[in-house]
Amino acid sequence: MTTSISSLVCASEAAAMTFKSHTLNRSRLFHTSAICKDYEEEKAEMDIFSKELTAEDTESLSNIRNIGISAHIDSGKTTFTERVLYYTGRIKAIHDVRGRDGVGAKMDHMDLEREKGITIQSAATYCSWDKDGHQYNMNLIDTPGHIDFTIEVERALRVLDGAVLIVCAVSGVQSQTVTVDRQMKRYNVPRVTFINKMDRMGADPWRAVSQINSKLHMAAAAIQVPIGAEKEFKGVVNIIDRQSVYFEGSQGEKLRVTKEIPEDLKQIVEEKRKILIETLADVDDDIAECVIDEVEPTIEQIKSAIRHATIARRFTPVLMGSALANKGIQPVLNAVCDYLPDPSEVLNKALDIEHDEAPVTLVPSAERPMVALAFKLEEGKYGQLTYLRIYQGKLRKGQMMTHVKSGKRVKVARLVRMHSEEMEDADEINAGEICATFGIDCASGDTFTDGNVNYTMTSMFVPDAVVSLSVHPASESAANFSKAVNRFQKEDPTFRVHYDKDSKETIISGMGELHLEIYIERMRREYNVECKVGRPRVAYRESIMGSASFDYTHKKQTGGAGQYAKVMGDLKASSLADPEDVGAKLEEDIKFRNYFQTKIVGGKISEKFLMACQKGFEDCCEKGPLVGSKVLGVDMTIDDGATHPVDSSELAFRTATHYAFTQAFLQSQPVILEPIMDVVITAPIEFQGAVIGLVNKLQGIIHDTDNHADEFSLTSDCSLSNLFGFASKLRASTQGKGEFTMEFKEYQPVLPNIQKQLIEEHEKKEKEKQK
Ligand SMILES: Nc1nc2c(ncn2[C@@H]2O[C@H](COP(=O)(O)OP(=O)(O)OP(=O)(O)O)[C@@H](O)[C@H]2O)c(=O)[nH]1
Repeated sequence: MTTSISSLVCASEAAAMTFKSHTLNRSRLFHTSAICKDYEEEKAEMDIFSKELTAEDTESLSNIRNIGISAHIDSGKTTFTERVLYYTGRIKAIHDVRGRDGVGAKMDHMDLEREKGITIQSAATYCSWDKDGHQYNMNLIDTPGHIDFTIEVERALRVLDGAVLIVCAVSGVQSQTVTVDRQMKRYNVPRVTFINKMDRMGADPWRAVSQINSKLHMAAAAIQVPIGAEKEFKGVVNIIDRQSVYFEGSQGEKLRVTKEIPEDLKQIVEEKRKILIETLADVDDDIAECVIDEVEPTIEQIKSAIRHATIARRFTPVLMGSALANKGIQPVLNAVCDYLPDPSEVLNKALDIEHDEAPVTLVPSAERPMVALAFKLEEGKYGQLTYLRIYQGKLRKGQMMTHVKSGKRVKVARLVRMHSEEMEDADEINAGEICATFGIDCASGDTFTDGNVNYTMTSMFVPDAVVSLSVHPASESAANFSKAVNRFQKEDPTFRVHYDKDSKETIISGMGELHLEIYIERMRREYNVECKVGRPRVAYRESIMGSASFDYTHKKQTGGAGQYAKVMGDLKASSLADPEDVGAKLEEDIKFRNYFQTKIVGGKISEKFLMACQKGFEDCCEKGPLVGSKVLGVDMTIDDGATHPVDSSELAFRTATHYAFTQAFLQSQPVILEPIMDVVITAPIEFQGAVIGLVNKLQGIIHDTDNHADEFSLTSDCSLSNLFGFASKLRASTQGKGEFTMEFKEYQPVLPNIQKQLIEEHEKKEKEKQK
């Protein structure tokens, strides 16, 4: 059940918006330019640095796989990981998520996770896999599927070299699958795909494969064919070498491999083999030549083509099985070794602070100066645990390293490899690996070096918060409350806390109601803080649809020095701006950015005062004139004005710009924008009418309905404000059997009557404050 915690109401990945709604900073610009790069360019750079790697480096790196496991909620990531740990010998027994034994899966170690049966924080674990006598070391990150915890997924993807994408055989590609796919593309993460739950009624792996092709726009082909279906699901036929694999023994640990293919599958294996080769021919020249020459490619050729195309992110091989039934996991581990890259096959960059933040390539050589990224913090039994990915050089126990942001030197007192909440001490960790250390004061996303270079890794992508709540901790727990929020903010940049001076309230904001609820619950459990919480509030935005010019003089003469500033120009919706004029990089982003330009001739306003004007503009963008929300998509140009030799000051220009902006804004068809969510609901087919009725009542717009054997899914757009309390409404309409996910889609203007109401409420509050 997806929404196991009271009301999962709103959420947002807000991926697109981060580029749009923030003013771009340098690191983000750098970051965006590093994404979705053509693999050929990367390859050329990697070929250069590979010459620097010693034979020892290459040997040790070729055995490392840093792998994430990503999927839509409840697709079975935790169940899958539990099997991986079992087969790699890290755990002695399999415990299921919400299992009857009351132990819970290994990776879901927070109490809250075990109770709710969902993964909240990702846990890193280290294991070894023996493939054909060759030992591979894997760092596995179990990433949460709930959209509310997207930052965890983003962080995990940032430090991983490859991923296993899990897709449910019954539900196929779901809304979150699309989200994680987008994230993988953003971070250039190659993936193998595993179609799970083949034991469930209505399992259809071919539909899932075709959806990966059509919905994710990623060339995909099965490399296995299932033997039996649903309860009769027994194993798979490997398409490449035409061998059958059965998973036997009480935990599927005994693999029986035979050349015999069940008679009824022979034809389908050949058909699917043809499809695999044709799909590869589109992405690999070798295979294309074989197809043209009408010769059958060899097993080695096929495997090599899959490896190259997967690493180049042009293809994903698809495997299938059932994690719960202990079938099909070992071949996925083999595929991870065969088809996903080792750290030397992935390009990673940093910015060189000494050289004007020029991008530099990190070489995963033990000989290079050490550079590491702290990608996750966790409060453990022994203090703060910091997860690090070492990008180059090596990190030794007892070594000093530099925290680049503060310049402080810190000692690595203890170095461990993590296995969920347990750990294994290590003396030395090499480039390409993931480890953890204790007692280091930093935030996630910070860079560490050995002091020989001054590099910083790219900033991690932090989505904008879409929902906020006021919290009132009981007075006796105020000290614990600040301890808790300090830690949560360090761990999770999408969780923000601020004190609203006007309302005298502490406001927490984040990616969804569930996200905030989890933190309220953690405060109670881990810090003994009881909080009274207010109603969730939507993060509205303000914008304009038209334009207006301004001519504003700010003049005050109250004895002593006066104040004088005159600004003239115009304000218009950014979508009306000329892309060249504002130097927009991406045309579609224009309407979401704020631009400030000056076109003053003859020095009528000095540079210093123009800077003050810009500050006035930025103040207004932070707190819009309508309801005090952030402003989006406004272009302000100051092209004339006047200065007084004595009375002009920076404050006067800042104030003048503020008033000029407000006046012009109100004359330019101002609108309040609200977040529109992409909502996907899945429920048993008998509740279809009730669910459609519910969505209509919330004024949602239904885009698509998809009927499967016994359940249906419905995709709709709905305003976030109408979605508060949706989880309980859905539960009531579907006898608790419906599930839903939602993610931020776009901002749209609210209806005029709502806008009027919001403005009136805001004015009322403002008046009360002044009393
Ligand atoms: N029938 C069947 N059920 C499965 C299979 N794998 C997992 N499940 C069940 O699906 C549910 C969700 O599994 P999890 O492993 O918690 O999924 P998850 O993707 O980690 O979930 P989140 O952490 O909440 O995103 C559990 O009830 C599992 O028992 C499978 O292969 N077949």
